[in-house]
Amino acid sequence: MVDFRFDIRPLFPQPIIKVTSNLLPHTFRGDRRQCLDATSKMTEIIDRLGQLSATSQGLSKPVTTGQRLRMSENQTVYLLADSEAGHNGSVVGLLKVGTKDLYLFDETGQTRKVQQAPSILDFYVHESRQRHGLGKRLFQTMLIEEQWTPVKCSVDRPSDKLLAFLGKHYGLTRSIPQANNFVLFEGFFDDAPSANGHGNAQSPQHTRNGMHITNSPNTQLFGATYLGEDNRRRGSQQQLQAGPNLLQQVTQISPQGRYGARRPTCSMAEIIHAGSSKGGNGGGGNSAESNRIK
Ligand SMILES: CC(=O)SCCNC(=O)CCNC(=O)[C@H](O)C(C)(C)COP(=O)(O)OP(=O)(O)OC[C@H]1O[C@@H](n2cnc3c(N)ncnc32)[C@H](O)[C@@H]1OP(=O)(O)O
Repeated sequence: MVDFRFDIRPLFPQPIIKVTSNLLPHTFRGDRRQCLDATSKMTEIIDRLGQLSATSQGLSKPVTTGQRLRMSENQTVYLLADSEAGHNGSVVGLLKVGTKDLYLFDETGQTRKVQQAPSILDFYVHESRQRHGLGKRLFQTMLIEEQWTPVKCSVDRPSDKLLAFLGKHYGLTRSIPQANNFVLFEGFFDDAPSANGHGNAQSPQHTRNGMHITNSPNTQLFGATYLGEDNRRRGSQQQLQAGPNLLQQVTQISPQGRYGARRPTCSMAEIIHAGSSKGGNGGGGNSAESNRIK
């Protein structure tokens, strides 16, 4: 559990709070001085949990920090506390979600441009409390608050533990191979327009989750894709499920180190992926969240 030098309980009138770019708990009410104090404490909490999450995943730097959240337009951090624990209460889990504009492959290997795709960006439950249902509790609260369904979530480079979690609790096991770092599961495109010419491919379709999905004319947009160690941790599963045609579209390059081979620059993808956060680190396979340099 994660303890702090201050009493966390006033920040957690309920076990799970959500925090957006103002760095205040969504339940918080106070004057200017109280807001400044709460913001500074919340930044410390998010930084600590973000760092622990990074360490637990073997990442060289955190995906989640107070500063990053402050700069974001469309990200939310959910925090789970145990107010009974320790002297001042403890924070035991963090889940960061947001929406991303992504180019994604559908089940048939067609590229789709997906705007505002629900995305799971960072998820952590303290080691001492894992496998006790707290992750499920946090995730369920997020689904209700965001009005998302699990199958419509893209997941930014999930760990083995998260893949196991999604399989166990939500039956998400059959992923759709992607050329970027996001993992999607079969069913993601189910209410999208078909990619084979039915429907109007040029006009965005608004799906139940608020996503806009359009058919992209160019399935070769990403060019060759490096499937490195990290992709391989989930890639073996994906490759088993992928049809041969789909696999031919995803060319493997031999790695030189973990991310030795860079993908060819794709200006179109960069334009799309650059614009979804104030800090310029939104978007696609190379989002800030995806820059998990191991
Ligand atoms: C996009 C991203 O954030 S990727 C990074 C995801 N985060 C991490 O890998 C950090 C380390 N792991 C964790 O923090 C947690 O294990 C989480 C957040 C993934 C899940 O939280 P938990 O509280 O453990 O989940 P919860 O108790 O609700 O569900 C348990 C299930 O999660 C999966 N799981 C949790 N821990 C493990 C583990 N060590 N090994 C394998 N599967 C695990 C299993 O399916 C498990 O069910 P089981 O115990 O019957 O096998």
